[in-house]
Amino acid sequence: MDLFSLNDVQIQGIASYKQIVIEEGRTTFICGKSGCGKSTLLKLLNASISPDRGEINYRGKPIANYNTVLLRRDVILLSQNVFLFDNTIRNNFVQFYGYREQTPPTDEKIAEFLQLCSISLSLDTNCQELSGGERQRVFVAICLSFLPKVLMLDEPTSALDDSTSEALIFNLKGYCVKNKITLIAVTHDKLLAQRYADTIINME
Ligand SMILES: Nc1ncnc2c1ncn2[C@@H]1O[C@H](COP(=O)(O)OP(=O)(O)OP(=O)(O)O)[C@@H](O)[C@H]1O
Repeated sequence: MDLFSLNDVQIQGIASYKQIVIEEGRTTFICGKSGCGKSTLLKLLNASISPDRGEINYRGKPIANYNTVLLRRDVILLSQNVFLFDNTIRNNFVQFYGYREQTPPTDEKIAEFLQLCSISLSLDTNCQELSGGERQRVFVAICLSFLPKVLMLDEPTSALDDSTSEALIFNLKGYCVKNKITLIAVTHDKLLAQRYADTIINME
């Protein structure tokens, strides 16, 4: 089933997309040179921005018809600059769950999500002390724990060395397949895309 479809979409002076289809339950990687509109495409898919022209459908209905707060719970976008509170890893989980009025996972569960994202730090570590790549992966762990329908990652491996990149994408893909999460990732790493994508959208 088509999860997203775009037809003749244009954002004045920024980017245009003739026809793009993203299928449900698959891993789609978006590649293309700098400035071609990859990050903008992700923002369109969770309605962070709206097009000036054209049609974007989510599950066969215009995305503009969805309640954006609910849509963004289904379709999580992780941009390159993630936001974490100046607090411990555990308390970041607690705060994000608090916003959703949900009970946070147990320490054991949090540790599992961190492990999945190649983070082997104590839950008491303050997020201010983390590197850029670690912060991004802690945020991925929080987002994954919410079990979204769609997880969109903007250059998830740009701050990581090759083996950590490989481990992260391997684990993420496995988790998403198992939990029927549609994974969409923007990357400049063509090898990683070839290895893990079910579909590659090349915007060159
Ligand atoms: N808010 C904005 N206002 C004006 N122009 C913008 C805005 N956001 C992005 N652009 C421009 O739109 C184009 C597409 O940007 P986008 O960030 O989607 O590209 P990208 O393919 O993700 O690039 P990169 O690979 O460098 O991250 C670029 O030319 C960028 O300079």
